Amino acid sequence: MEALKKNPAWKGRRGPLVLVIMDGVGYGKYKDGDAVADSKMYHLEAIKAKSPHTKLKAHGTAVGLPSDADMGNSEVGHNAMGCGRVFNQGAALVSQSIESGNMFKGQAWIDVISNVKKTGGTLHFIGLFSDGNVHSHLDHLKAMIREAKKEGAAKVRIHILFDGRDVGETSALDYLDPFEEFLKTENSGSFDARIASGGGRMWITMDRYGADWSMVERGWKTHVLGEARQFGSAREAVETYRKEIPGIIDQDLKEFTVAENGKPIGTIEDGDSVIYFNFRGDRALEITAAFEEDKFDKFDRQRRPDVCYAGMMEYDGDMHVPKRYLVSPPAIDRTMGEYLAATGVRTLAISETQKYGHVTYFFNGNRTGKFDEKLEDYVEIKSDVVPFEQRPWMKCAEITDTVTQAITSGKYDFIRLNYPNGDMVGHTGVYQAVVCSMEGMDIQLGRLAKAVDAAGGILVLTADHGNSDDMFEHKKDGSVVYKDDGSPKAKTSHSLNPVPCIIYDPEFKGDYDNTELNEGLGISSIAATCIEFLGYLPPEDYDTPIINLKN
Ligand SMILES: O=C(O)[C@H](O)COP(=O)(O)O
Ligand SMILES: [Mn+2]
Ligand SMILES: [Mn+2]
Repeated sequence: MEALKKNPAWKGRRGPLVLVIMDGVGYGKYKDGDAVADSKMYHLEAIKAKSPHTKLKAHGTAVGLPSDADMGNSEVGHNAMGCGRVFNQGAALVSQSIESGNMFKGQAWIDVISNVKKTGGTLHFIGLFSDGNVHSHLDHLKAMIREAKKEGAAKVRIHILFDGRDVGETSALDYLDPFEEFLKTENSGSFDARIASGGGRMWITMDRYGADWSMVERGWKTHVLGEARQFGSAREAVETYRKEIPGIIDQDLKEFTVAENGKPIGTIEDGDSVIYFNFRGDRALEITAAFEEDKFDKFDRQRRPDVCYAGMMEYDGDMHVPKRYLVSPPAIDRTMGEYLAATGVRTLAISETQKYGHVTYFFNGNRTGKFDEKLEDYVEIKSDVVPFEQRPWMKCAEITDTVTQAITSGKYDFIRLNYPNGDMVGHTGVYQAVVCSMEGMDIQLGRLAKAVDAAGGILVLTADHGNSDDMFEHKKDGSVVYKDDGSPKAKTSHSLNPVPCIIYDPEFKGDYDNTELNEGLGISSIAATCIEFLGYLPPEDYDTPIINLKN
């Protein structure tokens, strides 16, 4: 990797460049439910009033998703910001691989199918049960079930993780009923496919970044060992839990197995095959480790079946996890982090556990490691393990403590951080908590601006996608959806809205046009913009910077 060339047009600044990713903070489309606009963000407003600012696209094709109906998400957003270009992402790549038939010609698929045909074992699917297209899509699951049947697999068991986070908060049955119908039409004398176990995605299996391994342990017990409360069907489980725990939303539904005569119908046994059908890696790596690792100390697996395991994609490009995968991930290369390390730029990346991998792993194109141990520091502040509506301020103050010290220390040229509040609290759907999270974060933005003033640096405020800017469900005509009790129906998923890009440069030297920024760009333009603010020429194929340097 070549070093970046110095940019003669840049006049330099005394202090570091600080890139702030306000996760899930966009510009709302509707007044009702825009918790960002509804919050008192005095510091953000004051910074904005003094600074050039624009809106950036953060959804759909602007971040490599199949269509502009797809909301943005953290993976594609951080990939785009960190890599400076837009790559076709997992959602699109898996669909293409299914359509072209390449998935079913690949060695991983051949392995899982031939394994169960040889052993007479069961083919299991585990994954997120929705069409959210953030971690998975039900169409992919259905295509694989059809193909497995065609190729002679006899028994299929499906382990479903209810969503309610990338789709409507209580939409589980909208997916479950049609899927059971689909299974009915596929099932025959020689083909037996059934839902065997499951639970809410924020309760079992889909933990990320080691935040709460007990979730994965519960998932393992449920899917593999069959140790969970027994029901006659998944629908019965959903209805029972909803009755027993009023107000529960899908992502939190408790674990269940489907059982007959007191026996779970789909435990995972020696000789079986398992496909984890999520294409996104952060919430796939832990359950994959439980299946794949010989030495494993995160919880007691009790029994580790000898299975042929495949992930939908390669989840970690450094560590090559999982060993077997159905579709190759986007070939993200020459990331900004790699260039900066080759150029000698001293970097700090920091967030709390829930978003730590976003500013490291996702930002670096889905690679866990550093590019240069000497030049880069990665800091994780431990997240609380509580429902975030109970602690909406999360760790934004602690992150800021470290960042303000880092700004003052003179140790870094580039600091990037992620404040998770707008996203993690946004996903809870609790409006008051979201407002609190925004106001808590705003206090920290004020502290950052002060530190940047003193150090003579530059602060760039942006986001990876919207979420807290769109907290109510709306009908097609724009009116709010209300529940039976008269309160607005909460929207827990991300939004399609654009995100801010605010450039706070207190020691502006006239080296770029600060009256007019380039308009109509997407968040992939953040990379070239940061490279220019660090005094270098961006690689030619990076997307256009947001500023125009004067020559
Ligand atoms: O994994 C999650 O929490 C959601 O599916 C998406 O949120 P993120 O893309 O902001 O992480
Ligand atoms: Mn995000
Ligand atoms: Mn999110």
